[in-house]
Amino acid sequence: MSAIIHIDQLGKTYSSGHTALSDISLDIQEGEIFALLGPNGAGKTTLISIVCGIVNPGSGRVLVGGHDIVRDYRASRGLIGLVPQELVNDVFETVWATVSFSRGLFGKKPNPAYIEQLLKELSLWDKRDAKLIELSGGMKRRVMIAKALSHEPRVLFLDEPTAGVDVELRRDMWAMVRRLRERGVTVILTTHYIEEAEEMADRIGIIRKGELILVEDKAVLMQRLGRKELILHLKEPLSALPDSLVPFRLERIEEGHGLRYPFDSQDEDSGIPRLLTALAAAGIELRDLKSKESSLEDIFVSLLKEGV
Ligand SMILES: Nc1ncnc2c1ncn2[C@@H]1O[C@H](COP(=O)(O)OP(=O)(O)OP(=O)(O)O)[C@@H](O)[C@H]1O
Repeated sequence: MSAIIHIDQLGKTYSSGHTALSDISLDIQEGEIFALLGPNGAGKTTLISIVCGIVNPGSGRVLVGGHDIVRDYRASRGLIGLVPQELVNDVFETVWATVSFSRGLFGKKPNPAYIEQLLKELSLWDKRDAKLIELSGGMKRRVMIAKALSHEPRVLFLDEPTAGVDVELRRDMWAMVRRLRERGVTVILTTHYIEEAEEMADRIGIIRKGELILVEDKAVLMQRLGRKELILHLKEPLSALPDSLVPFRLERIEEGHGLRYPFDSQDEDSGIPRLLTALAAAGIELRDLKSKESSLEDIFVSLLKEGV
């Protein structure tokens, strides 16, 4: 894999004096799905907008497919499809015309077979002759995606792709992103839904107050920072822990009706068999037990709190 997007010491201060990005350096590899996470106002849209040539960079340099986004704007922009947060559309045009026109804007020859395939994949084929004004919000969003893909870009930016969409569209969107990946398209998405990053991303970047505080493989991140815990529900509530159980770092929960046992998911010796033996020896009977793994959301929240 090689870097399709190269961001080097990028900074941006708006004319208001607000610094939205400082010293961002990041390489996005061709074919990966990269999720950019961060709270409101962190700078995600600013970053995407600079790479797509909508906002001028302040300092630093960005290359897309080796083309400088400022000096070589047309070449770099031609490689990119952007699905923005806001729905901006020519509402009296039909779906077919909107998507075909968008392809033409990038100087690509008409390719009705490709547009047909695109509309079918996005469940828009039946609506191809409908005017955009006649479509539901979710369908309009599908049209935005079709437009962004109309010129067969190598990189697709999805800015909050599933904000406010229903479950079905969210699933369709995820399926589409996977298909794009199979075709070698690089996908960069911003999201507030951590579940979405957890489900789809290969790599995660966390941005906070304009700084990229962490970039990591999702699997590594979840393994490195993930914690597991065992929740034990007791037949009889426990008013205090017997001395024999003190070494296990158990926490009484639910007013003594349960116990929480944290353990390191990477440690081969979880201590669970010893704990169960000790509980039995102390005469404590269990109603049930379940183990819980920390989600990307737990990790994200704790990272932002710590301010890594
Ligand atoms: N045109 C502008 N002029 C001045 N400040 C701006 C402008 N656009 C964005 N900002 C500010 O820059 C900061 C970053 O905004 P940006 O939209 O990039 O954040 P974001 O991470 O995409 O947030 P959200 O998750 O809410 O979409 C915010 O404080 C915002 O108010």
